[in-house]
Amino acid sequence: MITMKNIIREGNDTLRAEAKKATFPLSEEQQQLAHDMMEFLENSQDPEIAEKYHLRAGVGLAAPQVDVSLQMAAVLVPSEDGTAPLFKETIVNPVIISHSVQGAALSEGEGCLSVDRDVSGYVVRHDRITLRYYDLEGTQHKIRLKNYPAIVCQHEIDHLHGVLFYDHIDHDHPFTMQDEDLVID
Ligand SMILES: CC(C)(C)[C@H](NC(=O)Nc1cc(F)cc(F)c1)C(=O)N(CC(=O)NO)CC1CCCC1
Ligand SMILES: [Zn+2]
Repeated sequence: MITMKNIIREGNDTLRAEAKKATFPLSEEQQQLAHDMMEFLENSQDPEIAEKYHLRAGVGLAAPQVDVSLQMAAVLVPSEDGTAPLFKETIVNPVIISHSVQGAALSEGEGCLSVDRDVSGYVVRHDRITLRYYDLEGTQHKIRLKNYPAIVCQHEIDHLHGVLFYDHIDHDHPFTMQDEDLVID
């Protein structure tokens, strides 16, 4: 199983590399990695397992974060009421093919499983995106996401291109946004 010691941190070059596009069919190893990444997110959101293995509650994990430079990320956004997750998917070779002009940022800013420090400031992203990606079988999907699931997917897609959340913060004006941009709680 993946635990925090498998997650690479700032300073590891893999986090800043352009990840390689996957080709289908995925190898057994790549399919196993996808499973392990989603299992990590599920474990991390289970209070008992998270406490036992000292996991940070995660909603997304990209392959480069476990030192595999491949365009694949697991996303697991839980619902507020603990029923079916808002979004659960392993996205392979994801591309944002269109997006809203309107921006959005989480009111508390962002963190990252690979960043062991607080970096404050709004991370302004697209409020709505149309995302094209492939699933583990190689089937192409085209979906529209908004608000928190859209933020998480943009954060994970950034990792596939060597971008970290704080690259988006304007350190001179960390809490300034355009008038029409949304703040998501
Ligand atoms: C960095 C960390 C604080 C661990 C963050 N967790 C998180 O947002 N937890 C969370 C939120 C919920 F709404 C419900 C819940 F069950 C758990 C996270 O996983 N990420 C993913 C990451 O680092 N991927 O590389 C950072 C988020 C910042 C904005 C989007 C993803
Ligand atoms: Zn991250």
